[in-house]
Amino acid sequence: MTAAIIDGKAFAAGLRQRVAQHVARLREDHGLVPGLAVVLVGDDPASHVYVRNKGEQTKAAGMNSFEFRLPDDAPESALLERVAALNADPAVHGILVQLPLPKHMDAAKVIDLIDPAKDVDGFHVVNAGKLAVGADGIVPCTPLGCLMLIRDRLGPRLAGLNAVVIGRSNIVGKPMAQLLLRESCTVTVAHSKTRDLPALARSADILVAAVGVPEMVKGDWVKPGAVVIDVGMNRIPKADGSGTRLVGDVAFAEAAAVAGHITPVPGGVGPMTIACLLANTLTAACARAGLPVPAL
Ligand SMILES: Nc1nc2c(c(=O)[nH]1)N[C@@H](CN(C=O)c1ccc(C(=O)N[C@@H](CCC(=O)O)C(=O)O)cc1)CN2
Ligand SMILES: [Mg+2]
Repeated sequence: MTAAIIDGKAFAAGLRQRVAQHVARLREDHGLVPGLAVVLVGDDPASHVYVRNKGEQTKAAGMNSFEFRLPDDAPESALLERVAALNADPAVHGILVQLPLPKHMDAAKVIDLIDPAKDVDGFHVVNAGKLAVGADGIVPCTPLGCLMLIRDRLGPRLAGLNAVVIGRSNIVGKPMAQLLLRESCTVTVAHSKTRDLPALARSADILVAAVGVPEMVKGDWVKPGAVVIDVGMNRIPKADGSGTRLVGDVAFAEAAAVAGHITPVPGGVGPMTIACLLANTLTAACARAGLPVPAL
């Protein structure tokens, strides 16, 4: 079997277009322009690229983009003050603090200060709690994007399927598990202490890898026909020593020989993260204006 490749880049482009259509209607009908504020601390080169892409894609969708940069050695209080100011700014519907933060800053403390209604990353405990109890809240972008890709392949009815999520981070693994549980999948969250991970992974109709270990999931970990979602984004040295290349948490060629559907890296889950951020910003703006939240 050779898996069908899930083209996240194309799916994300379609989602961004749908967001842009809703944004144009909001502006015409209600004079409302959603605004997204992104705060970047420090010099991490990858973060700079992601933040630049977020700004460009926000503007391309017809929304207002506000960008704030703080130096690597800025005190934590400077970031907290910036977040407090954005909470109070009516032009800002979504706030995102780019992660990772420098070591002297406490990400949990910063996220805790973000108004949950503006927390377009969905990382605040209020939004995590809402997801856990099945209430409407803001869902983290990467797992939301993964669910959209899974539904695109399997249809809306995922009930009864076995899902294994490898990785238990607050940003991907846990919310991904909650989302799949909400779809009535039978969900197992695997982690570094899990026994016989290959056998567990082989039981999955839906296998999500989000561990940050390059090419850990081998072909013989995959159930024939499964949907494999690779959230990993690992830079490893090229064989010829001429720089680095990006690989996921899944050994792609091996897994693709067994799976039914598989996301590549790059071009799979990654582009969905920013597209879902735009969708969450639109959702936050509609919710604050008391307007119906569009189905995307
Ligand atoms: N506050 C947040 N910080 C971080 C998040 C997040 O969702 N919120 N996620 C990641 C970084 N990230 C967005 O911020 C992100 C990562 C990757 C991509 C992407 O499109 N990747 C491409 C490949 C890019 C490359 O070549 O390096 C792909 O997979 O095709 C978008 C956004 C951590 N921080
Ligand atoms: Mg990808």
